[in-house]
Amino acid sequence: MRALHRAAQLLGVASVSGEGGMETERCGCFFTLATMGRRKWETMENIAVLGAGSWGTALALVLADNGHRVRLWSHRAEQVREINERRTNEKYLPAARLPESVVGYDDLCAALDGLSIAVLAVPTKAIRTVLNQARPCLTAPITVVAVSKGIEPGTHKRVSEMVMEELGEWLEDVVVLSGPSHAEEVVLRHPTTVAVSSPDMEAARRIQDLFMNHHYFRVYTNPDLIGVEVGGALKNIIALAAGISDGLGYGDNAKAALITRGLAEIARLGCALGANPLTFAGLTGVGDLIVTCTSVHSRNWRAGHMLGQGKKLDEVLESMGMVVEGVRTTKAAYELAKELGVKMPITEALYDVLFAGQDPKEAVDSLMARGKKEEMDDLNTIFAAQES
Ligand SMILES: NC(=O)C1=CN([C@@H]2O[C@H](COP(=O)(O)OP(=O)(O)OC[C@H]3O[C@@H](n4cnc5c(N)ncnc54)[C@H](OP(=O)(O)O)[C@@H]3O)[C@@H](O)[C@H]2O)C=CC1
Ligand SMILES: O=C(CO)COP(=O)(O)O
Repeated sequence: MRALHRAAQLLGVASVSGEGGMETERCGCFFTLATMGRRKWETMENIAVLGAGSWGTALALVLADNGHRVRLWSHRAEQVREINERRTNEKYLPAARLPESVVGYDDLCAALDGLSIAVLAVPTKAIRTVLNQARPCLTAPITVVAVSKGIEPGTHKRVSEMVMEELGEWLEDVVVLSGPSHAEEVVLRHPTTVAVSSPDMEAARRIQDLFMNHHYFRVYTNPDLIGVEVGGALKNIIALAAGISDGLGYGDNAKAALITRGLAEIARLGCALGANPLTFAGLTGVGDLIVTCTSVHSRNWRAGHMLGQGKKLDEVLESMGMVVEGVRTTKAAYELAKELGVKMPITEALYDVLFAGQDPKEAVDSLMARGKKEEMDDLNTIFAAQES
């Protein structure tokens, strides 16, 4: 049966009936072209977006603007009613007005039925749960566009690795989309740039075509999957620290120091994991670090700001009502750095604040009190390791 569905996919037929007869419904207005073993997508695709939070909703709009039909899945029936009846998502993205081509679904299997592409836009900690629920719905392997930014504590897995583990043979391709991109600005169609990466760069280029919008959403490719994912995940740690610094009343000097030295430690860990150092100078490195450390849209910055003002972590997370990925990623990066023997002083200081009750002001004092250092030591070590 799976082989039949795969064959149907290659021929561009959306679904195949259980009795071996083919339903004639096609998943777009142009026929899919069958290529030698690889499906070429239609000009207009049906795409599932799993997770109707800020980012899932904003990306659904980009896809709709590009002429695609989107099934926006939420596990909350009342939110799906709001999407379909009022064309809004007030809690997560109040500025969004959703076109008819974005349809809300509260049934995951119905949202995935007959589709070959799903954008996975739930918080990192929900990825395994959602993919576990999705797997039995699949009748053919699927391409997953992973847009969450985080690293899993304990396993230290990146998002693409979790997707591969959970979907196994049901995964056609995994493509990561990351970069400086606050949903609140994307929905206003303000110019935004992101990068896509994948173990299969041909798949990344297909996803680049799907999302590229020449008016406001520019998508680059970058073959360095590890660097793209590590940069996107770890910038949230530094954004929390930048928020704390602002909350303590420190100024632009302190923030510039956090961004620059934060980038150095992100690059150190990333390179120890096999990333290309140059990726950290790009959109998913310094680009995302700048936007997240300096924007009031950032949930990580906002959470840090409240911590710097003296609020407790539980109270901060409770009041946010949206995901603050940097908290779990701090734990994961702290563990990974210890395991790999990589120095990450800002991450360690933040870990102490978040998980060991350290006073934020004292954490800053300890960072400043460290011994002398040569600024470019990190880069020299990284480049020396690359050459050897
Ligand atoms: N917002 C942004 O600008 C950007 C976000 N990202 C990344 O995208 C990912 C998602 O973020 P974002 O959309 O902002 O997060 P939000 O907090 O805005 O929304 C998360 C959504 O996921 C849902 N969700 C949470 N847990 C589950 C679960 N177990 N099963 C099903 N649905 C669940 C939430 O539902 P509920 O209402 O029940 O909580 C909510 O709809 C994060 O990794 C983030 O770092 C990346 C780039 C930009
Ligand atoms: O990743 C983001 C922007 O690129 C969103 O950051 P926050 O999760 O901190 O809002």
